[in-house]
Amino acid sequence: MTASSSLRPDLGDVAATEVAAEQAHVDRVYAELAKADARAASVAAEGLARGRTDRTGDVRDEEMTGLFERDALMYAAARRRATLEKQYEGLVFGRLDLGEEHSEPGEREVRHIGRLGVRDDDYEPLVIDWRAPAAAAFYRATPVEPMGVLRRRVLRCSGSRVIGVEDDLMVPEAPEDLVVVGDGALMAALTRSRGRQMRDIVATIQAHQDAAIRATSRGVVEISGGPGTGKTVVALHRAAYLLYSERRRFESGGILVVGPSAAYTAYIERVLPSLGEDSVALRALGDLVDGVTATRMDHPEVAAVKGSLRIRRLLARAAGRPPEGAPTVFRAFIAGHAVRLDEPQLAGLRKRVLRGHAHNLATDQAREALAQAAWESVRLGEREHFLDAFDSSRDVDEFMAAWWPQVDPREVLLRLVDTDDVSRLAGGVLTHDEAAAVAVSNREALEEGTWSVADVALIDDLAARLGPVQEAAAEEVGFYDIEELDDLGAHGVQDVQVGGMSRMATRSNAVITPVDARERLLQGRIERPTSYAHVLVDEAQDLSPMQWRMLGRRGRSASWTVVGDAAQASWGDLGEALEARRAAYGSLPIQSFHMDTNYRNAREIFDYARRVILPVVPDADIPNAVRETGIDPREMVIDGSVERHVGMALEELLQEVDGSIAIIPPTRWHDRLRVFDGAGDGRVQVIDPLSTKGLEWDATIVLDPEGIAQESPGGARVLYVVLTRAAHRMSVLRPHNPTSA
Ligand SMILES: Nc1ncnc2c1ncn2[C@@H]1O[C@H](COP(=O)(O)OP(=O)(O)OP(=O)(O)O)[C@@H](O)[C@H]1O
Repeated sequence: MTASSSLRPDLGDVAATEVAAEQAHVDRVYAELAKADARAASVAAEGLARGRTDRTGDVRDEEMTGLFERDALMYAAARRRATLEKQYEGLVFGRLDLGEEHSEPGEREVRHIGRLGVRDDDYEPLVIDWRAPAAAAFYRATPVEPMGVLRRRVLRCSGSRVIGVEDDLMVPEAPEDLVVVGDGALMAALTRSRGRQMRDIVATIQAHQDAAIRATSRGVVEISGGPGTGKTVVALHRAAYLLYSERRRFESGGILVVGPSAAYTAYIERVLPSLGEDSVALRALGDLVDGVTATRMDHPEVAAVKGSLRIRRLLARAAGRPPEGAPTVFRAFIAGHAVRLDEPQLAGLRKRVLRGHAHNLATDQAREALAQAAWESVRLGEREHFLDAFDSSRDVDEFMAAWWPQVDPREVLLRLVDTDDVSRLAGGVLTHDEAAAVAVSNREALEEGTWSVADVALIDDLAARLGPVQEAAAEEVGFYDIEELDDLGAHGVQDVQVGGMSRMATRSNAVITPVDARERLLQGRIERPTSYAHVLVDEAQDLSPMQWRMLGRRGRSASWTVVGDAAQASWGDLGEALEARRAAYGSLPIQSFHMDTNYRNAREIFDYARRVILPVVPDADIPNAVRETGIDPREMVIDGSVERHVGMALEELLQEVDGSIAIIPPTRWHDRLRVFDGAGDGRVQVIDPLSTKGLEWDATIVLDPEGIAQESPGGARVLYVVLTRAAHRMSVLRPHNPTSA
């Protein structure tokens, strides 16, 4: 129940009095934090030692420890407050007035709720952390189930200044002395303009959202719902909640938040710090493997091949074959005997060793297997003597360096540049066209020097098969610093042409030239996957099976929060992805939450989007948009210069909204419209359709919707994503003749 200002003619004064009262409390909170700041600084300066030895002074050892602990907490709070104050909205944002059953007769308990907990000198709470159980009623109380709450108040603050209050009454009649002001905090929050980054919703979390935020920290929590239903923001608040409720477990074990793109991570990166938490790893899917950064998107058909589990057969075989340039015959003179092992024998040895070991961890086993085979081929003289000689043979050392070098998973992938080779290795699990797609894509990577986002999961799979590159051995076979070799020929290095690229080969091992593109691809070191205590995945509907496997390696002992909406998927085979997702969870129990209110789009905008998706995905999860503007999206057929029409539409929107605006054209027009990027003092962004996932703006210009649907295999689903990004205004421009525009 929301109080309406029209009920109270004297509201101006009443509101002012209420604001002043809240300001007095907020001032106390800030004063307490300032005191804590100073106290903690002086305790730190004096040190604990004084507290232990000073028996004549005013502080006893145990008191000092207690004081120190308390002040350490307060100091941390004060430091967080300083950051919060600088960058974010108020530290104190809520108040609960509870009925008499919560306190002494004739008194009423008041609880202030904030981004962190603050106590006064007597340890009485001045502000309760929003995540504490005592704050739960702030989010859960409803007029139907008031949980003892009479009035819930949201304080609107600018830094430490209270600028307004919004009250909701939880009981039919307010007690005489309990005034009720404002128009409701939620609508105020939804109506305001959006910046370039997502904001926290800590003051206006709704009861059904709170249930997902505070759900058990064990097992899997899946959150589904249509566009704009707060899935992302709820999941981020959940991460902050988990850190609060089990700080030791989640801070030391780590929380990983994974989103679709770098644009997405940039968009959400302020939410957790604004809640006082900055110990969470935010990663885009292209950044999940340490040592590799990928932002390039493959053509969706290629991404589908790379994302499907079928590709694992290819990767298994690629990882198991001899490294590039490995010798095919072993010849050496050992203990007076000429030893020779031919190709099939070596292949047999390799196969045997790899059956039980990862390549990079099996150098010793490979050497042992070679020694055994060498002895078997000779069987003359004393075995021990032969094996000793084998061990100290330089020929053997040289052979091993070439036959069993440490292998970087990226190099294995980059060898897959020839369609026939890929096809043969894949052994029938890929069609000829699919094999060609993989080969072409790798050739492109070598030309451009960039990995695609889908490649990252393949590198991770190969890294898991090969095992981590061992440092010392890696150095031995590392890349030459070409500058230091003035005579390459003298070192047995020669220039060869492979697949149109300049590369270097040594006698024993192919060594890569410092051709920029290839070097860039191999820069950095692939690290072992970090393991996390919690993995939070947003836009989960878009993860390929291979990407789920990649996440699974990072969440083997994790609990999960997984967020998505199938109707927004750009991935074709959801069945296989779902299986891979379940495999990543292991045997953990799953708890599901469904969000059904769209808080982002004005109803008029969402209605437009709904009309696009329902014919294509009749069972799309359609939420209820709660806010109306009375203004329909503007639709125009345009003729002539696209730039001019986009410019005109932009002019209008710049007048109409205060915040951010996106221009979303089909990818092929992106470059032509780049001139608008950063216009309107940085308010305008030109962005391609797939990169809009998870983001939102005050207004959008959607150019050529049919073109957007046609260019992606997700088709109408991707267009649906694009059409649900605007909060307040949307202009849709349709070129009269798209091909000639
Ligand atoms: N309780 C709330 N109070 C204020 N704003 C809210 C609330 N819940 C959601 N919002 C706002 O609604 C918008 C949409 O939220 P969010 O991006 O999390 O939705 P989503 O379900 O992840 O959307 P999509 O699937 O379309 O990416 C954001 O601006 C968010 O801050």
